[in-house]
Amino acid sequence: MDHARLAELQGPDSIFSGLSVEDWAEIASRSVQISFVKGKELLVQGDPGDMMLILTEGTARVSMLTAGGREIVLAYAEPGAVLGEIALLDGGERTASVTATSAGSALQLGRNALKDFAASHPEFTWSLMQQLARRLRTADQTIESDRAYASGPRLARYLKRLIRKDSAEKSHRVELSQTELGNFAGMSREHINRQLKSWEESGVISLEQGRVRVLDAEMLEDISECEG
Ligand SMILES: Nc1ncnc2c1ncn2[C@@H]1O[C@@H]2COP(=O)(O)O[C@H]2[C@H]1O
Repeated sequence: MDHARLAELQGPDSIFSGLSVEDWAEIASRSVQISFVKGKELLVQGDPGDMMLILTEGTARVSMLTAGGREIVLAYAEPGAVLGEIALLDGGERTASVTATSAGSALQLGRNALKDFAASHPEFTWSLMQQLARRLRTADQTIESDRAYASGPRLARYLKRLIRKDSAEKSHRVELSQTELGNFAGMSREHINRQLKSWEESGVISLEQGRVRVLDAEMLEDISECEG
């Protein structure tokens, strides 16, 4: 793996941030590299799972199907994401499906390989536990949003979670279409559209092709805090 890609995988929230080039070489030597096309189901909800994936290139969607067949999006994964650690660690079924939203590649690491690597790299084990804690924290926040907040503040909270900073400009962006946002926030596209249009009129956001640009992050924060 080249240095630019390594740097990308080792961003601030990455569980790989403390690893050296040699550590990476060790992970690579213990894993199988896979390539995938857009739309490929990388992990399937309900399947048994004894391996996890480290996304090295491309993006993916983590989602669950309800009993009625509706897709609920839980998260979007970017390079550096670890996927499939839950079934690998607890021996249960995959909790969600992971579908590629672009072509890409991943390292596939089996249970024994992970155990061996974790045993000799305690700082990595610590980072993996931190990632699980972060996911639990986000899941708790989602439960709170869904139970205690009306749809407007709830959408504001989801938007805040999805925001990416645009360093060139002062604004922030969310790279999702209104349909994707609806799947993420559990709201219909029409409902999302009405809400976003009203925020656009008051200058909180602007709507662009396939993305939302947040113009007034403070106002979005205020909206997200309105319980009720
Ligand atoms: N709420 C979530 N946020 C981010 N990733 C998740 C979430 N729920 C499940 N996943 C990932 O999706 C994977 C599906 O397979 P696993 O259950 O083995 O491991 C799961 C996690 O890696």
